[in-house]
Amino acid sequence: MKHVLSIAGTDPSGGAGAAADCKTFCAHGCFALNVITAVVSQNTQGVRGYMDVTPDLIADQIDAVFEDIDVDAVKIGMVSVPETIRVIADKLRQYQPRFVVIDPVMVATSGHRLLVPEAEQTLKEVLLPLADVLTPNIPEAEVLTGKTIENLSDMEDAAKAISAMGARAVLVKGGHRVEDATDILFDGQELHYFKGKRVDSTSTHGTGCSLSSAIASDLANGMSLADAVAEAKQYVYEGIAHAEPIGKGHGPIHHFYELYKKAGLQ
Ligand SMILES: Nc1ncnc2c1ncn2[C@@H]1O[C@H](COP(=O)(O)OP(=O)(O)O)[C@@H](O)[C@H]1O
Ligand SMILES: Cc1ncc(COP(=O)(O)O)c(N)n1
Repeated sequence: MKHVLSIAGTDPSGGAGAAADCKTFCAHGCFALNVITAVVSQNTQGVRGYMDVTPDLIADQIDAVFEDIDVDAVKIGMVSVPETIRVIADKLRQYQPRFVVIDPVMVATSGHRLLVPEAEQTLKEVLLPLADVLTPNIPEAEVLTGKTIENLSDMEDAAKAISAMGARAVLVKGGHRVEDATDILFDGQELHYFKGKRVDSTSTHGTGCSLSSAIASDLANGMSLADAVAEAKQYVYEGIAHAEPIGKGHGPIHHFYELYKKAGLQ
């Protein structure tokens, strides 16, 4: 069994952040490890506040994992402040995990900032070049490139521009489009299109966290990048389509749909 590590913030309502990451790793047959960067009070209705874990304690959590367990892939989510970003980058350089998937979380679906504006430049300069795959949504790709994204051609340009900043591959996600939910991958050489029907649903809390965690799991399990993205997208699609209505706002996706189906529970 492969061991996949999430470095992310929390969600006590179980839909996003570390909870989504660990459920996704388990649903992909991987052992879930997690380091917490920030404790967040949030639910399906929004983020109320958060406290950053100190850089020393983040470093110590990462050491505790890597000194004890072989890590096959790492997924990074909420990193909130420059100090958090720097300590994670130092530890990635020290331990050199085989696959690093970075979801550059900036603003939650509810509109709350999870990355302070002063950290945007640090994320770009310090963390982005360590990504094997970076998975910005459209607003995040706009911040990274400084350009507005209105159509598929703008998404293609953004994927190439962000790749030129140092990420080995870039997946610009189309969940925020008004039409279909097409995602575009630039692997440094070629563009790949992942066409997806948009599900008309409010169960989209944690879709980005789950997608990047599914990619990390699939890479750890030996899939090629393009196959990993295709599987991860299908996983999120099924998760939205089969979600139970939990909470009063944007509910979580269903993580174990395939397992439930096999067990005859759904
Ligand atoms: N309503 C939807 N129907 C189908 N796929 C969706 C929907 N919303 C998001 N997705 C997919 O979920 C993944 C996460 O995308 P997105 O919502 O853009 O990211 P984030 O959660 O970071 O804002 C992408 O693969 C996207 O295409
Ligand atoms: C700790 C944490 N990390 C990430 C997200 C973004 O998730 P989403 O954009 O899908 O709401 C979140 N709400 N909380």
